[in-house]
Amino acid sequence: MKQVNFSLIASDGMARRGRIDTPRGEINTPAFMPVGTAGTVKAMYPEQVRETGADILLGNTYHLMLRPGAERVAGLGGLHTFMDWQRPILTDSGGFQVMSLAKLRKLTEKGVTFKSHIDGSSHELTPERSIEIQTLLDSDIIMQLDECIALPAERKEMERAMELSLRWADRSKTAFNNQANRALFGIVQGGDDPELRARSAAGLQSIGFDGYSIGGLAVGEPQEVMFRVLSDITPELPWDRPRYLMGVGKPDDILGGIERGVDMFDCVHPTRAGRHGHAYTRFGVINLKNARHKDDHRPLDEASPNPNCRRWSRAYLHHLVRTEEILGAMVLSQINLAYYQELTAGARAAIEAGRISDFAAETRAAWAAGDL
Ligand SMILES: Nc1cc(N)c2c(=O)[nH][nH]c(=O)c2c1
Repeated sequence: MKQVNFSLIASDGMARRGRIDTPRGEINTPAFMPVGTAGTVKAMYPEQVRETGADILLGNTYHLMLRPGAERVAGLGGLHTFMDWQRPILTDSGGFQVMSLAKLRKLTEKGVTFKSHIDGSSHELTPERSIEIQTLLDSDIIMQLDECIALPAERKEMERAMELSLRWADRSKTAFNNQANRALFGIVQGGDDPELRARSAAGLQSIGFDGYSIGGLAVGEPQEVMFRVLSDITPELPWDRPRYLMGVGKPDDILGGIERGVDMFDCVHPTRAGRHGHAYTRFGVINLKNARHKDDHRPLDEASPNPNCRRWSRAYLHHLVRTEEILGAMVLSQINLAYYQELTAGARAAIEAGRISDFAAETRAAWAAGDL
């Protein structure tokens, strides 16, 4: 009996409010997943991540397979025990980061061989090995191995990568062996070509997956291209399965994705931006490196539900950023993740109330009018 199940609670146009029940707890959707790259969401205790409202976090297979190694994590009780995060974890397949981080990559029908960017050691990732690694990590939602290409690209290249990804999807499903306690998602590819995307979606559904990721986006294309691809592809995906937009994004990307039928998101942006002095608020993003803040006694947002937005002056946050104090990275990572959770929680409530269009308009108006 499958122990990971998606329930649709409400919809408003293409926007959906759902819940994924897993053996390690529920995931309320639309959901934003903080990225815990190598078994940690940078600068955050796991309990702080949970307190922001996150139901699930992401682990990167590429980083964890290189260091400390999948078999070592399994021997230490799996990733949840290793990092002391007892709620759901989603892992990627590792393929995307092989192509973006590893050295001397060689891609064949079998899979991809590469040299570690850490110590130059040789490794191979195949659909079968990726499923094995993610199972060793004891991940709750795992991904097929796929090939993601950057945009813009020639149509024949997009078609080649999409068709390879479909063959790898089939091998991933076989290797997954219908494990009941975790979910396997297929990944839709096809670049910005509607016909290729439709063929990918249909091919994945003929294989059958617990959820459908939308890959090949957030790879350099303009936002309007991403939104067009989403508008084209979500109607082609099963209504009763989660849709996960990989690697996205900034708040306006996420709001646009929700309006176009996406249920799950992940991105390093909120934590990375926090470490670089950018704070996300209800009024948009504020660059606290800017000298204009050095005498500003106002808090970041005195009406925020997040105490960290009310506790310190902008001058103090500016000081932490300019002096590169560790507390700056900690506080701004928490502020940004909390804002992303505030945004998705607000979207969930708006969809349930049948007012996602009003919510989106109000949110964008606040971003535009922000006194930063
Ligand atoms: N932006 C993206 C981020 C990602 N982690 C992935 C991925 O893991 N697989 N495939 C993808 O297409 C992809 C795109």
